[in-house]
Amino acid sequence: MRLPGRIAAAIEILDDIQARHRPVSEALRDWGLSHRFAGAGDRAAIGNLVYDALRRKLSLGWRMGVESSWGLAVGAAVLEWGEEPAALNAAFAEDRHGPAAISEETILRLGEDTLAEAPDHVRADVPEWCVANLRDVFGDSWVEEAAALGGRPPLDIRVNTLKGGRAKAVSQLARLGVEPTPLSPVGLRIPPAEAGRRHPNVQVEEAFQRGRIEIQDEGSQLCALLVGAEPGEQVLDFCAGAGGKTLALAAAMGNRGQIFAYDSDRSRLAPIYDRLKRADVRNVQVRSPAPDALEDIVERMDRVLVDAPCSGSGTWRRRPDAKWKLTADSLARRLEEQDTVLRDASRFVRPGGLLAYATCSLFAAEDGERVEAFLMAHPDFEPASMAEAWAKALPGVAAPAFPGGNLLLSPHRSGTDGFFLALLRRKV
Ligand SMILES: C[S@@+](CC[C@H](N)C(=O)[O-])C[C@H]1O[C@@H](n2cnc3c(N)ncnc32)[C@H](O)[C@@H]1O
Repeated sequence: MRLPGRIAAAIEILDDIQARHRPVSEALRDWGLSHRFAGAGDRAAIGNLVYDALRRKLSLGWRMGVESSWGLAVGAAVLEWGEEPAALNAAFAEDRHGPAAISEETILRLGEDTLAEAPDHVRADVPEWCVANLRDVFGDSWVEEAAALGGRPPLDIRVNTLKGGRAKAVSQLARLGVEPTPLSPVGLRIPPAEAGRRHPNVQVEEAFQRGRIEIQDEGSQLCALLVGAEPGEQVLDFCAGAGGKTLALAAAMGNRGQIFAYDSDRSRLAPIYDRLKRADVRNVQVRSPAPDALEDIVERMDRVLVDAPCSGSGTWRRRPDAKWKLTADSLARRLEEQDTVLRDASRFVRPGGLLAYATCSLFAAEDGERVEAFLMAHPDFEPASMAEAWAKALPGVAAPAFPGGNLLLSPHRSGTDGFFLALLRRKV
């Protein structure tokens, strides 16, 4: 397929997503199944157009002056990929699968800086109702922060130090263009792919198959390191999910001590077994959900990590459809769940032990406000120093500012996904 056909396919898929409220990955997969002639390069380019269009849905629509799927896909080709409108029109005219031409009026509009006149939420590419949530956290820089959530993400990798160091992994993966991440001492990064290119499929690499590396955003790696788990300690990962942070904790503990990996959702926990095996992790007990699943460890844990269910607003670069699906009602439900998990998980912390609360959201309501509400209701807990935790876990790495004493990472600030982490100590 040539570019006009790829853009036409992206328009069809964006229409499908819009009409049937479908997840992007499902719409792309179904399109692939019904267009088997399309090769890997076609699928990569079409997928990128669809994701780029969704990441910057409002600003592309504004700059094109048309909010239709045509406007978004053609807008992504021109404004994100750098295609010339006149050259695109010539290619569209020669291709019977090509989309409708770009009008003279739109071409003139594209030559002007119309975005400067757009409302803030359009420049930021976020739903209007989310504005207060972002402004509360970032003040005057909220538009820049939100706009950075509309960029393409890098592919980040965590080196499993149970199976070797970062230098070895760099040499094994050199042909993929990996570079060390700036903050995490165990991170590697493949920069964002350009235009129609995709990241390499890291999961087919021998290093991945043999458990020497995991795919994990640098922000997530930092959160796991800042929990500060040490060899020999007793640690509960209360919202373990598929085990991304469990694996990182196990590596930080050198496979010594004990991690309990729990999640209230059995199906989310399911992949953890294979991942533990592949990574050669031997200090994790998986506890499936059951009424008394954790009763034997009440008040016994040195550290409890609550990687809470959240809106995922910090990961909008990777899941742009989630940005447009989020509603005020679903956010309100998340806040209730966050209060519940924090309260329930806190029972397991021993006196003097640490409770770490993490989200991949940038909304104050899900982050600092939940911590404040918890501290109000639990006077036996107090904030623990993030600056000290950083200095210990990441010696030699310049510490960022810690707003309200907590860690706040974002694509704009740290080049990572958005993450929040608060550390609380149970008083003795
Ligand atoms: C952000 S995800 C965890 C991701 C995981 N820690 C990782 O690093 O891959 C949040 C998890 O919290 C779990 N969860 C939600 N409510 C819970 C509850 N009341 N108790 C325990 N886990 C809960 C969800 O099933 C989900 O897997």
